[in-house]
Amino acid sequence: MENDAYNWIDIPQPSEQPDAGEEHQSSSGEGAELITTGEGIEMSNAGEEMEDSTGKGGNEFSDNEFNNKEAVVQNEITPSSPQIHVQDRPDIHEVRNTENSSACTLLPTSCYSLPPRQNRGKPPNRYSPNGKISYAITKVLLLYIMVTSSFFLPRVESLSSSGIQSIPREYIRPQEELTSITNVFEEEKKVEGPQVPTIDLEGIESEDKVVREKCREELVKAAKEWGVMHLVNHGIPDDLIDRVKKAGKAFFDLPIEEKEKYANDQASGNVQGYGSKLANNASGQLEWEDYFFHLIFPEDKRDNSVWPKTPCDYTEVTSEYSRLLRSLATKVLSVLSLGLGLEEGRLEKEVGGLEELLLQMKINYYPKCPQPELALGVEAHTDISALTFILHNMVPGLQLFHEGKWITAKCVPNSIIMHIGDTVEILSNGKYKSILHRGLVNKEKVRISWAVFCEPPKEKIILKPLTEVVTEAEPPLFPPRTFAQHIEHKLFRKTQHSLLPGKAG
Ligand SMILES: O=C(O)CCC(=O)C(=O)O
Ligand SMILES: [Fe+2]
Repeated sequence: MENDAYNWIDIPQPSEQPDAGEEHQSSSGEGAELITTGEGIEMSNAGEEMEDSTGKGGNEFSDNEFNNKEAVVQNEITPSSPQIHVQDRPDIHEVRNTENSSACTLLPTSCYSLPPRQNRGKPPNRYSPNGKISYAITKVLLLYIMVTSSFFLPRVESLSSSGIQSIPREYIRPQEELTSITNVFEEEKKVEGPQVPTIDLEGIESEDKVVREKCREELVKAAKEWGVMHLVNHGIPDDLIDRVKKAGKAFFDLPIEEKEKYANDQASGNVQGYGSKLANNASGQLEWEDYFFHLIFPEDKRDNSVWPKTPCDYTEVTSEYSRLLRSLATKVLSVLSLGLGLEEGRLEKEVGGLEELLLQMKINYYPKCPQPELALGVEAHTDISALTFILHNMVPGLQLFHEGKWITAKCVPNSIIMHIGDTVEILSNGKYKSILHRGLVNKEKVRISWAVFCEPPKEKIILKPLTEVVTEAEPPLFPPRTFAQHIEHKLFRKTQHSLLPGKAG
């Protein structure tokens, strides 16, 4: 899945993007280089020969980047085989980014396209596996792919551990976004200003009506004002949560070659498994994360063959967590129903009930990033789900766009972060908010988060504001759409009205 589908940018991309990399990339003409020979392309590390075969000063590399690439090249390519011939790779094509192609402004004039299997691009993705858009990569990324003898786009983990000091251009955010990306550890310390609410669920089913009502009112208020909250006393045992986190971490601690055995293949429609973020537009923009994605509930809809076999308790603990999370979702949906003046089972039924609501787990793995102020782990988006539940390894990263500002979520011990997703926003006619959010990365610590998206079936249900919440004064804000149509709408919409925030409409 590309679960990318959950993370597409919901913000229209500016039509005229400045070359975000320019300021951060200085030119250098030394060292390894990809050169074109006739119809093919070849890569060489033969120092002087390489100097600048294009005569353009090798400006796809910064000095640092270049030096590091050279180091990689020297490690991997022996002096007796100084050149790698891309002619042997008919699957890689040089493409031209013409000046007229406004969508490609992030890329240099010359770039390389990979075949769909390697694109991990969006589309294709789990919702649109047959998408035809090809995805171009810059020279620096192609160089990396070649020297690591990979046939695929690199995992972010391997880029991170290669020792590069400058990140490839694909990972650099557009200039206008860079101004808002700051040091996440500094951000997390800030105590002034609005904070993501913490909701104590202890009393959610209390016999004592006053206690119960208070708890429920707080949850409803947070869902209306923020659309995101830290849930504490949620009823899922801390030791089970610890085991879920340990199991996910143990999987990501495996060597990349082991994890590749679980690689998804979106071009063939196999969306579950190990993957990396996709480019979701022609700019080739990438994100600083790898992930593992799979359906975890209901049990009869699982594909056990894609579940990690290592560590050996992965399936047991993840299954148990999914069962408990499913009942937590029911409780939350009933409180949200009551908060709209509906019967308590109403939202649960509207999103598919026990049989049809799908719980999809995405373990987000954000490696250390040498230039965290230039990248995002997850770009700004709203979740399409009904609800999303998130665990993390107590490393800050999640930011929420609240009242015009990015607010950094604190790391609250023993909590589960819960988002209201677009599905509930639509059903409630916007009374509950699906908040725009994103993930920062950092230089010092790997961040891991476990997002479970509770989503309705793709085709069976038409999502639209419930008649009870629509009035003359509050007409429907969202047109009727199946979940699949909503996804399509978000993925492909071309509106250009403003930078922030798009939302589900
Ligand atoms: O890593 C996080 O905290 C958030 C991830 C996220 O927003 C997503 O996977 O949709
Ligand atoms: Fe999200």
